[in-house]
Amino acid sequence: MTDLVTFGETMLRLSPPQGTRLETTAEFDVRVGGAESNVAVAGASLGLDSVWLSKLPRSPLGRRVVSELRAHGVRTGVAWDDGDDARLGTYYLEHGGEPRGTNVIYDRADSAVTTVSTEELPLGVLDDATAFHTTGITPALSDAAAETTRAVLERASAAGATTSFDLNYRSKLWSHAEARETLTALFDHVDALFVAKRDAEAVLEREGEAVEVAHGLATDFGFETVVITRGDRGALALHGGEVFEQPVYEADTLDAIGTGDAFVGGFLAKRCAGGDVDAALEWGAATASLKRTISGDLAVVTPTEVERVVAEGEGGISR
Ligand SMILES: O=C(O)C(=O)C[C@H](O)[C@H](O)COP(=O)(O)O
Repeated sequence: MTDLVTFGETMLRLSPPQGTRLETTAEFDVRVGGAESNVAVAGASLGLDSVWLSKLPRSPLGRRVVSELRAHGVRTGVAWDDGDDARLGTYYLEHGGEPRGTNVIYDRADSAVTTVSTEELPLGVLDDATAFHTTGITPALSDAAAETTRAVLERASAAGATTSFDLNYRSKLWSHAEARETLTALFDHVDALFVAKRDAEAVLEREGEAVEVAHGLATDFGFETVVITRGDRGALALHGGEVFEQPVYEADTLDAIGTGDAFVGGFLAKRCAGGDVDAALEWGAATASLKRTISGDLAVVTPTEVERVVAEGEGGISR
């Protein structure tokens, strides 16, 4: 039995040392990151049998992605692109404190995953999977990636997996209107939606308090679970007609990239292990806070650390 399957693009992340600008840096810290593999790594770190599906160039760069994910216990189901010009998506990340802010520059156009099709992915793994997860980044990459996302969600759902989807709007990939049209068309095959409050407003045009937004989305799209994240105001989940609130656990932030994916990975790890939604929210929040203390996109954490944060965490528990 496979616990969790995810599908999406993973990139190399290149960042100058803290305090150094992209324009002047002589060196880059090299990491591997992508929303869906970040979730798979968090899940694997927390005990799940996780599989990540994607397409990569058959090159040292593609192999680097696979070896890193495998090192974190994720099984990989990869379609290899043999083309001479096959590309691995990359992104440049310049960490900056206030008032400069953190900046991301993507170099991912025409990457291998933009030509992905269902025929080349090992989708048999979905037949005995408990959960399937993908995000709104993948369909933004190309028409082929959008169509494959739809087909994989449909197949996962038909196979009986619980499907989850993180809206993850990325303004550097597409407009609010394009995202709304493409993503809402996928919602028929989604059981659990994760969405940041700001994306619910800007992309899904939902105004109001998180609880109203969650009820509206569940009613309109038939989600079993809706989780709304609100940054330092914590998360709210609607499931089975009940509302659960979860504050954040405080953290010293070293690297905030990957916090949202760590939240989802922690949540799914608890749900796949049979936990209730309120316990899953605690695990999500604790995994997210631990991620903030770790460099890179990946939440390399242990169940014991997560349990300790839940037991002792500053944020407390609100039920
Ligand atoms: O930008 C993309 O397309 C990526 O996939 C790179 C990052 O790994 C995720 O964006 C992290 O997402 P958060 O967990 O919301 O910080």
